[in-house]
Amino acid sequence: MSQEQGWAAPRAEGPVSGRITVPGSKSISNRALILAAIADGPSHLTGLLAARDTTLMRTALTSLGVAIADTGSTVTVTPGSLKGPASVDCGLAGTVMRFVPPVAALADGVVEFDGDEYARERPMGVILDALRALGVQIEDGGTGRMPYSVSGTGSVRGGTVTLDASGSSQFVSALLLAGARYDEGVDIRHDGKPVPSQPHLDMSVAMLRERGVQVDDSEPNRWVVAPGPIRALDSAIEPDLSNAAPFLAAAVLTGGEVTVTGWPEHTTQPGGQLPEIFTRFGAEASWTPDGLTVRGTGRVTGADLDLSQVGELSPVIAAVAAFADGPSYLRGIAHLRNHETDRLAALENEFNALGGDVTQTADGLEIRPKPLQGGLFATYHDHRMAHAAAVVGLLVDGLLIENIGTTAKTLPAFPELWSGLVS
Ligand SMILES: O=C(O)C1=C[C@@H](OP(=O)(O)O)[C@@H](O)[C@H](O)C1
Ligand SMILES: C=C(OP(=O)(O)O)C(=O)O
Repeated sequence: MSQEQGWAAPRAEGPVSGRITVPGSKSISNRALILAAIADGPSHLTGLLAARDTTLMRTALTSLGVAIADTGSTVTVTPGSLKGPASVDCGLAGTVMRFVPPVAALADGVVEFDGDEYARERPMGVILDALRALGVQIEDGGTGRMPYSVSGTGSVRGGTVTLDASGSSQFVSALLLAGARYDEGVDIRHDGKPVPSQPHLDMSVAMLRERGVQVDDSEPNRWVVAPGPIRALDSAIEPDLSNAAPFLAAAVLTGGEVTVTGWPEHTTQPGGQLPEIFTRFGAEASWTPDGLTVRGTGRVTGADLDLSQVGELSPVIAAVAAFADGPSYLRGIAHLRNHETDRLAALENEFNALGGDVTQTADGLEIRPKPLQGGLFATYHDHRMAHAAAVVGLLVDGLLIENIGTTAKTLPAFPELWSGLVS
């Protein structure tokens, strides 16, 4: 098959071993940009991710009146008075479509939001209704989806709001990040099934506290942000540990040894749980001053895992599970149906098209390993589907990845980094 039909995933000829440096975390980068944009002075950010999601965030904030400048590897964000009219392209970035509207509400003027075709499928109603309850005027044609517009008056009343964030932690993070700048702050109460992705909530709270914002999250399902300034802060962005997952998975599956440099000692990133997760599949993990090393032991065991807190790791974990010596059960991830694509359906389809045996359950996946054959692995504009496909390609002849370019969402260098490690 030709390149247009797919990117030929490199096959591992033996144990995959090496050292890899992954760029900055998408989630920390986009939070740092938002917080710097509404801070009380300029912030200097180093290690900021340069990828589609962060470019979209930078463009969105710039269009609202924030100055963002690159000097070498430092990005300086200088807040300005936020103004519409503006139009924001969210692409397929959850962090842009959910985190920017609460900031746009602080602008004076109308801000319109749209994005990729599939972005219109991603739920927005919860955050739009929450903003309405806090005093913001929003038009969405009654759809609870994109496109929508936020008509700001230069300030937001804020106060108490009850929402159901079981579909995405981003609904809570969005209000947390801007809430200090609302007149009454914000008191967010969750009412519904459990909120997923606690590490991402912890990340939002920690980054606010680092900037002097008072956040009380001592009561379950409630977050209270006191009104006040957000202090400007110079900070270094951690490497993206979720994007490290496929590289570490290569060691797990091939009996190799991969080191990810600069692995933070403490982190709120969900990827911080990868050492424990890969250990559950039979691998070994160790920390050195250089970073985290994962070593495959030659044996990959099936695992029963609740991934509700670390949902974004699921596609790569599913790919590892597909080569285990027994079935795996990935639970607690119904909300992945609202990610870049319906990830449960996408993983079921693509593994089964290669001869696999994967079944969706109400809240996850059952994966019964079977020999897989080559073919075209569709990626549904989902960077993590492409990562999963690359992991499969290590052990399957003739695996072609459709639209490898979709990895540019968070890691544009993925094809080169992957080829460099595997070949
Ligand atoms: O706040 C964030 O940066 C994110 C939160 C999570 O969203 P969900 O809670 O919707 O899974 C995660 O999956 C996404 O990749 C990034
Ligand atoms: C769910 C993800 O992204 P987003 O920030 O677009 O929600 C992800 O990166 O796995």
